[in-house]
Amino acid sequence: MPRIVLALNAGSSSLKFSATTVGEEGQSSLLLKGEIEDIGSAPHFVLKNAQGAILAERRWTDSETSMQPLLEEVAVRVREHLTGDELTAIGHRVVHGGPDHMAPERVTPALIASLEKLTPIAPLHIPHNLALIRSMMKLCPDVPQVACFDTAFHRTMPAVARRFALPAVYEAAGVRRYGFHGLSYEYIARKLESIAPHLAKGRVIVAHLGNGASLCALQAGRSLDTTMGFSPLDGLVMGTRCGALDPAIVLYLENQFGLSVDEVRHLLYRESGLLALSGGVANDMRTLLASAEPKAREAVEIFVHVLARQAGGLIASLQGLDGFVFTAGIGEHASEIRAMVCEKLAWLGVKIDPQANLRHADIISTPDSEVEVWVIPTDEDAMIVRHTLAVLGDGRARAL
Ligand SMILES: Nc1ncnc2c1ncn2[C@@H]1O[C@H](COP(=O)(O)OP(=O)(O)O)[C@@H](O)[C@H]1O
Ligand SMILES: CC(=O)OP(=O)(O)O
Ligand SMILES: [Mg+2]
Repeated sequence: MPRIVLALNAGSSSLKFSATTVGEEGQSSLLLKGEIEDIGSAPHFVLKNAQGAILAERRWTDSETSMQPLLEEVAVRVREHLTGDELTAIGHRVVHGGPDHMAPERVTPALIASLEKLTPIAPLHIPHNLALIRSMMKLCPDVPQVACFDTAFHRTMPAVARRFALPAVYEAAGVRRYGFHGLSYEYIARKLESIAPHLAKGRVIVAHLGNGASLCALQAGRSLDTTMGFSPLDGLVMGTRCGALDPAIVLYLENQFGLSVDEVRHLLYRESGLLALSGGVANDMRTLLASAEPKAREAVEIFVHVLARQAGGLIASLQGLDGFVFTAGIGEHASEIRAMVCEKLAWLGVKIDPQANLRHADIISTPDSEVEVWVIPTDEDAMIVRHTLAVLGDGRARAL
């Protein structure tokens, strides 16, 4: 019997989902995909078939933005359009597994309780993840659910990359670098094996540039180092997150500005990043690139500067660089950002073909570039389906 797996990817401001059927031989095909954008402001739901035709759409007014009705809409519409077939499993991207969950796991009440404790370090994600898991338990109580952690892929990082320079007691309590966007990096690492086997064996930086953004140093397909740390707040400048910050600033904000812990958290996760740098123009890169406002341009330049500086650190970790991969919303679509980043990496011998870059070609570097530069669309859902079937003991996961 074919298996139908619903993959749910709760990001910081959106919920993306897809339903995939997996046949006896492991052959998979997409049935449905969709998204709810702008959760928390003016949610917009859209459901499409595999060809991209819209099957259902709905907008909510600001007053109706709690998660429950949004999720019910997803569950009802997905079931309606599966035309007689039943869901056999639900897989979630769960942003943080903490020290105790370093591999995908079946959802149980104990797992939910353990994830709840991680809310303060991933406040933009964990509440969405838990709301989704609980709603799906109510709406589809007989369908098993699997949590696929964004942090799991980085379990191969060596201790030197993992450890913060803090007393050992905190390390023992789980205060260490975890790294995120792991399902995306895992997908890219696997994809490189088929499309660029020479790079799959080499030293590659993958730039996952979406609303949240990070870089991962891959050595022979494994995570060696990454820019996000204990939480998805660290590293690059993001939509509303500050990225790497001198920790003394946090103390200063509390002491000199009298901000409480909750106020500092709100400031750093929701009011910083591109939104703050652009003077409130937008947290969204597309809007910033289209804006004539000087502060919007400044925000873009700082985003690129910080990215190039942190890429330098990862190049040192890797002891050189063979390939650079752009992925996620900004990485896949913003040719201007790719050109700016590559210009900053010209010292390495990176050269790109402007025309190939403009048309978002797979390889955008020139044949004489010292580093191959690729644009590879990510597919976190494919990894969610694979892990979900594997956790449920379904052998066809191996073929995915
Ligand atoms: N054509 C485009 N040009 C520039 N930026 C784009 C384009 N398309 C999407 N983006 C940017 O991608 C980001 C969202 O990326 P995405 O990977 O979908 O995020 P997430 O999964 O974290 O919600 C936004 O900043 C958006 O503006
Ligand atoms: C980890 C993270 O930042 O995720 P997202 O890009 O979905 O916000
Ligand atoms: Mg994302």
